[in-house]
Amino acid sequence: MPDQPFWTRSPAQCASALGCGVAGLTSEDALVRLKTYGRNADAQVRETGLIVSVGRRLLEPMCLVLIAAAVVSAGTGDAPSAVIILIILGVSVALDTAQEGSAKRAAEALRQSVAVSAEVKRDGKFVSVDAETVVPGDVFRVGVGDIIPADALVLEASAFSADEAALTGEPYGVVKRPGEAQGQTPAEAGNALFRGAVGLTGEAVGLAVGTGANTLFGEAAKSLNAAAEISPFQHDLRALGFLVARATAVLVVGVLAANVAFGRPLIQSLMFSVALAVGLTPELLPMITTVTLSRGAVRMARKKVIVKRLSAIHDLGAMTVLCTDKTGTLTSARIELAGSLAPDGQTNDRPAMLAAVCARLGGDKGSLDIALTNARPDPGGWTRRGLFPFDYQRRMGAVLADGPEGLTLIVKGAPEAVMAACASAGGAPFDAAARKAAAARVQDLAASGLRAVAVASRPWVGAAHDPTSDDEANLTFEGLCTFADPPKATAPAAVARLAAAGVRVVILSGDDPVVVGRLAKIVGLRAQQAIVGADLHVLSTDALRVQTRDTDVFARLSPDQKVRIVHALRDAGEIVGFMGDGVNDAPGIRAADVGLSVDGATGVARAAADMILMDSDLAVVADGVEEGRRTFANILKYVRMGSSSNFGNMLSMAAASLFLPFLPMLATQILLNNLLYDVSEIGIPFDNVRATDIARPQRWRMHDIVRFAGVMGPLSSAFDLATFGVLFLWFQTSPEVFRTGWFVESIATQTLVIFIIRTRGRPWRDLPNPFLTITTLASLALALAIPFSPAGEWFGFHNLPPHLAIALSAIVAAYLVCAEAFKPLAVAQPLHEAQS
Ligand SMILES: Nc1ncnc2c1ncn2[C@@H]1O[C@H](COP(=O)(O)OP(=O)(O)OP(=O)(O)O)[C@@H](O)[C@H]1O
Ligand SMILES: [Mg+2]
Repeated sequence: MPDQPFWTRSPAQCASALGCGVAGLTSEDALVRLKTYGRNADAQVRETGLIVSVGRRLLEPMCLVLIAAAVVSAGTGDAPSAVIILIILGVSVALDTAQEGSAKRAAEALRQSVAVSAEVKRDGKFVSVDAETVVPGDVFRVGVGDIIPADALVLEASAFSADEAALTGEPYGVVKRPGEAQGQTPAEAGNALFRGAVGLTGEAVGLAVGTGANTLFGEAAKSLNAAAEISPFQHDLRALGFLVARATAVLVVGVLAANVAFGRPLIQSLMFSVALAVGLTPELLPMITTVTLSRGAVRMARKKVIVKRLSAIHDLGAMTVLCTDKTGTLTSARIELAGSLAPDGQTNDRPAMLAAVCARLGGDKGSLDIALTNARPDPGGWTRRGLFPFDYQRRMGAVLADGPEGLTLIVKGAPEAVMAACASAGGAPFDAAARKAAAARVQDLAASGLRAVAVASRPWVGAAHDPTSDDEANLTFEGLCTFADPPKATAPAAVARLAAAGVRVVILSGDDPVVVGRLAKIVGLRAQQAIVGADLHVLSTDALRVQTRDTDVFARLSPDQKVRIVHALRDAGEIVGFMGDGVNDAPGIRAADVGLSVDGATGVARAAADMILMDSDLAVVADGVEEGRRTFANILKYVRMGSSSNFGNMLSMAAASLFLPFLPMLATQILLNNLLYDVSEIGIPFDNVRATDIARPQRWRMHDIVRFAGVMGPLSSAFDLATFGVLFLWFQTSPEVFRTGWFVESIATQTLVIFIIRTRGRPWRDLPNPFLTITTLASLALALAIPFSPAGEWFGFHNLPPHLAIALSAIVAAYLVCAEAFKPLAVAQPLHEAQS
């Protein structure tokens, strides 16, 4: 950074320091600069080649354990073990890299399609590029709702103002225009744009001087640009990993100590313990989750939902409350001017005319403004001399206009806000009675479904300057503009569908409570009770939490109040989604568990969102919810598999090693068992999910997993003990036959139980995807074949006599029957069933 802030210099000076002009870069130059300055992002991503990504995997703790085990085996002359361990290592790394690679690439391509873009001048034309490729020297253009991509000097501006609240704390919009600034603080830099601020009104062209981390608010901008990195779901997955790791460590050390205490050979005991550890590690969990989520993202894209943050898929499936703003989701985004009323209620064009002038000169591009400027084409003759941009705190905007009536301050905004600043109307004082009448008119209009915007004005005395809050007083009330904003025909059905799926819809709107209440009623929400923004400060956090339980309608909210309600709902234990399209929705989108925005939304809202709906329709959300639950259901299958049979088997193996005069299975055999088990599970991400399994919100709960493991793990161990009894006590087999028998029983129970675990219903009524059937049966067949093949001897197996084979088949069958019988105990009842 130079010693003087960049805004104290002229664009020409900055450009020459950057070695460019102020007319934009060529594409080649931009490419060179991208290499020099790096990407315009907070963290530089390094392109990783195949070797690097494989190398990184090999350094993961799981792989290090395997490598160490292979070295120990080779060192002790146990070549078969070393080879198997290396095969497991190779297969798991290859699976990870290949599967994750292709699935991730597909999901990444989708994410890129909705990446934040910026409009930059390249080769003389403005083109839209990925905002991360903006470089110092670029000339870019920003409009309403766009995130400013880089620190820049303003070259041109037309009624441009920016919301820098997240960066500087300044609550009102700041007007930006070309020129000089002497001040040293960003607040005095009226000629500078800061990366991460958001366009509020108008349009500006800027010369980028700093990008990426080399910007004034690099850190603050980060939180604006990126949706939450780690979700509760990811956090829980990690927690599960640590839980398993700790349990494994305790088990392994215990088993090793016990075996050594019994005087068994150290190396063999060590290998046995290591193999147990490998058997217990859910090494495929990262692969299964990524592949399942990525496949989910691809499927959701077909239903017009583009996923930006993969783990948000789970959050969408878990969502219990969906907050939405009104316009564009419940109503069509195209609003039309319906009328223009003088203060006495008579139709009169003046309010619409003034409002249209105000919208045009003020650079406002909201749906109401577009309706105004469409309905009242530019009459000409008005120029702007000052601007106090619209913002959602004041709920109004003002321009100082020079026109046929001389210098005039024109204000438009929410009726309560504007009327509070008025002193006269129609040549008479705007007294209490007149106010009451005007407010009653607004209510009547709202009751018939019309939104109203109030217009006021006053002649300006003295020199022109940008108005401030102080100037927005003593106004003359000019009247109301009314707008029709009819509900979407599809909205009631979509709300009902979401409700049936266990998702409550709540409206968080900045609009009038009567308008919002009426709409809520039409789409089928509980509209008897509405909370307005003004009521919010008197509600304590606890009181608000209680209120949110029974209230579906919130109106006249400012953006930070939307956030407060999201927090209240989350505190009450809800998983909250937020869907919105405006600058005013971005904070709420960010605060929610899962942020949704639509394709046509403003840049900030899109940037804050976890998912983008290509169709602005609630029905699409309902589709997405189903996909999310389906995806989650498959991840859960994997976790349940690991926490039941696999867990139980390793546990009983550890226990058996303490009571048997020999090792219950050789390390190689355990590793082989684990490898085949892993292969059997590759089909899980592709599995079918029954509609009834996804009818309610699906949520990751650690105690559900523990409960499942608590029932199914011991059940599995019980049948292992039966095997133990049959082989050792009853038939008194040799160690080789014992191990072969146990290997067969163990792999058969572990793999076949997927058919039971994968569904809440009866296995034969809910058939698996053929691919899962194939991977499961193929690995089982391989496991059964190995002991009888020449390779069997190599692994230390022995032929199983027929009577043992029959006994073991009976044990496996009995286990599967019991697993099916105990399944309802292991699966917690979903919330709604438990409550009713
Ligand atoms: N450009 C504008 N000019 C004047 N007033 C405006 C403008 N935009 C919004 N308002 C006022 O501010 C209020 C809140 O804005 P808006 O309706 O956009 O909020 P919202 O929360 O996005 O609502 P919705 O649920 O309808 O999307 C509006 O009802 C209107 O009174
Ligand atoms: Mg809105």
